[in-house]
Amino acid sequence: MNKKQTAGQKAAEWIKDGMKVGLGTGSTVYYTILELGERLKNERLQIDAIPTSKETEKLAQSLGIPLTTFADVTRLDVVIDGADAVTPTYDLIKGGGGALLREKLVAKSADTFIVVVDDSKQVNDFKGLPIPIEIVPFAFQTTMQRISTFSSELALRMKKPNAVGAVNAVNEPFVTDNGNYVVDAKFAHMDSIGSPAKLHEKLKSLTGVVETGLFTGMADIVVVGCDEGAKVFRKVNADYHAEALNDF
Ligand SMILES: O=C(CO)[C@H](O)[C@H](O)COP(=O)(O)O
Repeated sequence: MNKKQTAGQKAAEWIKDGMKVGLGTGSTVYYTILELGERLKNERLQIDAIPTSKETEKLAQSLGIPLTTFADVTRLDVVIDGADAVTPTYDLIKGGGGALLREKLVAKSADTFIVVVDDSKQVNDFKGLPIPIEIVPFAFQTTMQRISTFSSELALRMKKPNAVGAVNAVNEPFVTDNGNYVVDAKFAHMDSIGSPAKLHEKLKSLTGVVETGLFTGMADIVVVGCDEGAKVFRKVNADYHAEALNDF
């Protein structure tokens, strides 16, 4: 079993009968969703799920996972999602797959937000790492200019050459499920900005910025897949405590 699978499958244990569940996007939570599909086949488990992307919606549908929307649900019992980077204080960078806005909307509606990563995602800090920022396409050049006043490096995310609907990928911006663009921006001078939370606030205050991939103080549980198995870290008040393996 690879480390992503270890973490993804472990987190699926959290889902209990009758729960409203948010399903994240990416190659780690993929294993949570597969496991959930298996459990639905083998157990008397009734759940309703909200996907964070069209990709996850398709996967959930293919596995027979019942879906719902925020028209019918206001809170979610649990949301499980991946991350691109996790600090020792459990701040996250998300949005590698471009689903950051829906992922944040869904995670903010969670009673328990569980993050699943392999141990390669553990970092000391976000210095120099690209932060995905969702921006509106209109006048995106001016929004990028505003971000560039304090970013050390930034790039408009382009479609991957083999992406669905990519005609001339090199010249086509990646478009999110919400019809927006994504900028990946590095901030070499994080120290002068203060903290990821401050950076998020600074970015959010710029006209044209819709959301950032900085998820600070949001994770309730972090499941890390490593060689020894799944390590679970749980937030208790403001601190995170490691739990014994399998004590989940
Ligand atoms: O934020 C995300 C998508 O927008 C993903 O959760 C993040 O990129 C991690 O993906 P993976 O589990 O494939 O490494």
